[in-house]
Amino acid sequence: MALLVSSWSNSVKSVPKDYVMPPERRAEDFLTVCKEIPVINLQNARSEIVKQVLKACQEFGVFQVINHGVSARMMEDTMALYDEFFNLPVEDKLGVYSETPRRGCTLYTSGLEYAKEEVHYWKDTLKHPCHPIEEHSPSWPNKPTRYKEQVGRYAVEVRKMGFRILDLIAEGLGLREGYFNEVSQEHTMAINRYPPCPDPSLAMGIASHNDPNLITFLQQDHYGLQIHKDGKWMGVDPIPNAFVVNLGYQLHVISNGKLKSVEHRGLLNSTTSRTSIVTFLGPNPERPTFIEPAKELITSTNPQMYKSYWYNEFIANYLALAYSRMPGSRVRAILDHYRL
Ligand SMILES: O=C(O)CCC(=O)C(=O)O
Ligand SMILES: [Fe+2]
Repeated sequence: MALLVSSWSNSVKSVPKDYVMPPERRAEDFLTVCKEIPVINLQNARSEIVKQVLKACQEFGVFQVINHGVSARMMEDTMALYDEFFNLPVEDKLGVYSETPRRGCTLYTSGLEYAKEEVHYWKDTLKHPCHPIEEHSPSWPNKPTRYKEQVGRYAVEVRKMGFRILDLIAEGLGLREGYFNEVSQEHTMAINRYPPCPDPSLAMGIASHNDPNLITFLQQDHYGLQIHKDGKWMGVDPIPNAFVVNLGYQLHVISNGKLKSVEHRGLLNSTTSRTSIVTFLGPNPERPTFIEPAKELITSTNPQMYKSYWYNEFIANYLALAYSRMPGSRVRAILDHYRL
């Protein structure tokens, strides 16, 4: 527990040595919030949003949604709940704490394997499976006492929004409704807490990566998320009550490279704790799921770009590469493995 950044960060005046990133992994450009990242109003006419979603997925691999059906109240209450959770006394969080993430509910710090890391990330994460709720909620935190009820309702609403967005993507690609159902059964939440850092230019919140799953929905309270596009890092505007939608590797492969998966990272600031509530939808890694480019998208002018594979094998390869690469090269590294 002593390892949690949130348990000691307010008592340090400088960044401890084992949190100082090598220069090439530090952030240089903090301030550029990119207004071009599309913001899509899901209350607009369906034909219009299908087009906007498709274009955003092709050009950016990321977009924000507003008027998405998850109420502002629900989003604010859930964010407030997580603020309370991370401020709880240490003994109230012991039950879910683990030195490395495990399946089920875990509160851990930094990256995937603290003990093996040369430098650590300035972040604590609470992570747990969500679906089916009755099966998983017994393992969720008991405090704050409203946790299970509040997060249970949040998970249902975000999942509903997620399936709606996946159907918009399917329609844009010319695939049938429900096309992504089977590859989006696994529903996990990760809540990242980045305490204020005495020198954000030296440390990092989360290393640059692409999400390995199908699609991700992120709620954030403050600036810190950046995406990598055309050789540049661009900041994602923290629009109140919007969700950031970003595409994982599986959407890239299933769309036969038509849609982009986006590389992203999380920066720190020196004044406020930042929290991101992240919902991942993807194939269940514990059940054999076969992934392949959609047959409907393969033509003589658009030949199959990737081999088919088992998802759990992909995840094993992804984890082997995780954190071992420099920004920009990881996307190619894992996809090269499957390219035809
Ligand atoms: O906190 C953020 O903004 C990014 C989090 C993220 O990319 C992740 O949890 O996969
Ligand atoms: Fe991510």
